[in-house]
Amino acid sequence: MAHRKLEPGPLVIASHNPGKVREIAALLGPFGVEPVSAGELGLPEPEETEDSFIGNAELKAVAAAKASGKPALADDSGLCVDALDGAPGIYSARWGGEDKDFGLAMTTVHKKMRESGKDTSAAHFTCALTLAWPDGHVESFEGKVHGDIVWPIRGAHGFGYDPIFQRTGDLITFGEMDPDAKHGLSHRADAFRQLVRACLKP
Ligand SMILES: O=c1nc[nH]c2c1ncn2[C@H]1C[C@H](O)[C@@H](COP(=O)(O)OP(=O)(O)OP(=O)(O)O)O1
Ligand SMILES: [Mg+2]
Repeated sequence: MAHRKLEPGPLVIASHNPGKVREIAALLGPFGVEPVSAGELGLPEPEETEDSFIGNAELKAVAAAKASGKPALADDSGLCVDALDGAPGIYSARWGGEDKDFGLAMTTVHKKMRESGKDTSAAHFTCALTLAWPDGHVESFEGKVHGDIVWPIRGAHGFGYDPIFQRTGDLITFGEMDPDAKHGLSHRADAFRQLVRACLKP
């Protein structure tokens, strides 16, 4: 089926996470769209009631596109740890609690991995990106990056769980990586490449 192309012009970044908005704006840089964040437009943060990354990305993108009357791009992402049967997964943001405390969230991951008694450190990040138009049309893509959980935390770049995630074959965590390098090889970059191929190139 043919994908709908995004016309040049304003695009709402339907996220209230400044770390993500920064990464998505950087990824969109070369494509002649004008990113405006949901925060700048005063859009509400919808409750993430779906049970999948794509379900929640669609919910956030459609809400922003309908509220703003402009196309909107949402990202729903998270860390999936093998020893924890995929947790925190879609609950990755919620493990930070009310204060969005990722020091706490990373400690919780480490503690639960120890308690699991499983001897695997394997994990992956998943990123679902949905582009939605005000008429309700959506285009969705899912990207992944595989790696391991390391402890203790290392690095101060990025956001969220970056200081405990080391991509397979790398010697540094996402938290230690230059942001431009992370943009080239992350789960978000993987989903973004698919989106570009389908919806941004004529
Ligand atoms: O590259 C990443 N590096 C580190 N951590 C990451 C990454 N990507 C997602 N994550 C973790 C933290 C984030 O808070 C959660 C996503 O939760 P998620 O609901 O999709 O986003 P959010 O609530 O932070 O912002 P919003 O929903 O407004 O886009 O997973
Ligand atoms: Mg969220």
